[in-house]
Amino acid sequence: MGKIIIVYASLTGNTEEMAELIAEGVRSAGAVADLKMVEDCNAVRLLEYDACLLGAYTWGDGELPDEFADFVDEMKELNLAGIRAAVFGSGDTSYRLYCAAVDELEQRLREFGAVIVQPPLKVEYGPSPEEKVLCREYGASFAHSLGALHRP
Ligand SMILES: Cc1cc2nc3c(=O)[nH]c(=O)nc-3n(C[C@H](O)[C@H](O)[C@H](O)COP(=O)(O)O)c2cc1C
Repeated sequence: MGKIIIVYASLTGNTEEMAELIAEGVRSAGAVADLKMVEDCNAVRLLEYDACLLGAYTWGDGELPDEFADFVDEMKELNLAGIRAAVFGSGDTSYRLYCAAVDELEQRLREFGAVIVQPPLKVEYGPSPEEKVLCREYGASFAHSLGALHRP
């Protein structure tokens, strides 16, 4: 079913919690999930995997966290054509642009040639018990969608 890299930015732990739950879901579906904080990961690592999940909290006025700037610049230089991807993250609905960083990541991935295989997963603050289930299901369905692609 493949090897999936999950790269995320998280300041206060909410997106990190989502990333860990999504990784659990990926593993429950029988795939490999490697979790990396974006500040510790060069985008060239994406090329070692069958698919990627990128996650970010939203900062400023609907902005991508600064920690993602170098990673996005590095992604520009890569050939991501056809790589399977999806995005997730935490935000706060009291801000004008709820989870805008998640949408920006998805847009960037599309620009760089990735194929988005499922809609973004957005959570306000940390995941509630119901949202924890959704996070695990998100990882599992992502892994299953890759498996389906490889079936004859
Ligand atoms: C200065 C500041 C600006 C923020 N701007 C936004 C925003 O524009 N949109 C949004 O949805 N959330 C915004 N947030 C909320 C964070 O994204 C939210 O608290 C999130 O849960 C943090 O995730 P983390 O625990 O992974 O760091 C902002 C938070 C701070 C402190």
